[in-house]
Amino acid sequence: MDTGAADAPTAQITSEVGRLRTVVLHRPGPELKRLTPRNNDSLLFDGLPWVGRAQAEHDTFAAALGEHGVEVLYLRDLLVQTLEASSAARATAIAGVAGDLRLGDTIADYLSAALSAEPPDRLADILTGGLRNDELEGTRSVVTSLLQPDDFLVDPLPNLLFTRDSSVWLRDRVAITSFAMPARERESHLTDLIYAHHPRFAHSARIHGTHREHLEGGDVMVLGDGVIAVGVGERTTPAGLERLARQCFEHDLVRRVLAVPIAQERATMHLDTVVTMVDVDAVVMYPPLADSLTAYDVVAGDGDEVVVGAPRPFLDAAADALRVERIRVIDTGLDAVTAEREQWDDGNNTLAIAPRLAVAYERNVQTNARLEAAGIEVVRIPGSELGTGRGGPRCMSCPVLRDPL
Ligand SMILES: NC(=O)NCCC[C@H](N)C(=O)O
Repeated sequence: MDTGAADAPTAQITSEVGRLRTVVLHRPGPELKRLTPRNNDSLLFDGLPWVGRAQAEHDTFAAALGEHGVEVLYLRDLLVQTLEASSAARATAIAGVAGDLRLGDTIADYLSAALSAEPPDRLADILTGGLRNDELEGTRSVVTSLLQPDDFLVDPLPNLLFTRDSSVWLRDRVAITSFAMPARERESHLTDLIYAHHPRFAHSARIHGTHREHLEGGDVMVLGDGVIAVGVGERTTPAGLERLARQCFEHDLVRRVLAVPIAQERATMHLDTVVTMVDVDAVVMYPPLADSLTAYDVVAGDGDEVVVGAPRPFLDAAADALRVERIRVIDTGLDAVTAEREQWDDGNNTLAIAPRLAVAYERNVQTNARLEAAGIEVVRIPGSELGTGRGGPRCMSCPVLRDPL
């Protein structure tokens, strides 16, 4: 019997705010326990989260999405299922970590054999949580003798939590991203595997890839109606943007890309740290940028040429591209200090569940009050521990399926 379900898309993203149906999250796990005062900076955390509390906060986030009818897929489950389903995926995953040039031949060979003998869930633990020198059993080498006991042979991935950055769906295609920060590079090797081999996604068309120019998902915003905005700053390079634009035009995914330069600073690492959409024509935005953020129109030229226009105010360019009179701006706090504090604590980083319905960290009291005053329903979640990684609800989610507007 044909129920029609076979025709329902598994993946389709054409806006930031269409009703959210399916999302990929990562419940933080043992990889967070790897953070120490000595490595937290290089692993891109501003503190050492209390892991149990971070998990509880994340469970609240997932439950809030579930209560609003959103299907939550967990990245770790997808990874384990991928490793179960495909020996090619297992081989690629193992080769990826055993091929690290820091290991030397002896450990590379040993690790390759040892990981091949691990069941999928244990292999997933090592791929995400890493492996320390003093945890390696059964062999020693010149390299392991000279490394410190707490040096990693396989690096942990504490930022996996921020699923936004390691892949991006544009219509029914997934872009596998290419991280600028070495600490995050392997995250998109995992999304690459999942989207190549997981039975649910195996036939998905893709663009970009881990070998391409740097592009991180937090910089990509699907404004709507065939228009995306792409931040260019600390993480996404001009070349990454150009490559993405070319692929989008080639596959008819969008008709216009707004290139948005952002300061190359930690506080503004991605475009979604300063602006996110909360309605079809409304954004929550860091006030100092409302007047100063600019955008360059990037459109398709002849052949595979990509053409760039002159810069103009971002809000004007976005309104024009979306064919609305103006974009409504809700800002982060009344005074400059509150705005700066709430921007740092991801007040601008909301996740829309539907037009005028968004998830936000509860701690950004003023921003949330301003959102509500502007008619946006706010689903508040705790984020005191999650926020130590400097990411909010948008960063912690990769939408796979949204209803069209
Ligand atoms: N889209 C985002 O802004 N993601 C947050 C990423 C935080 C992470 N600690 C990082 O520095 O990459």
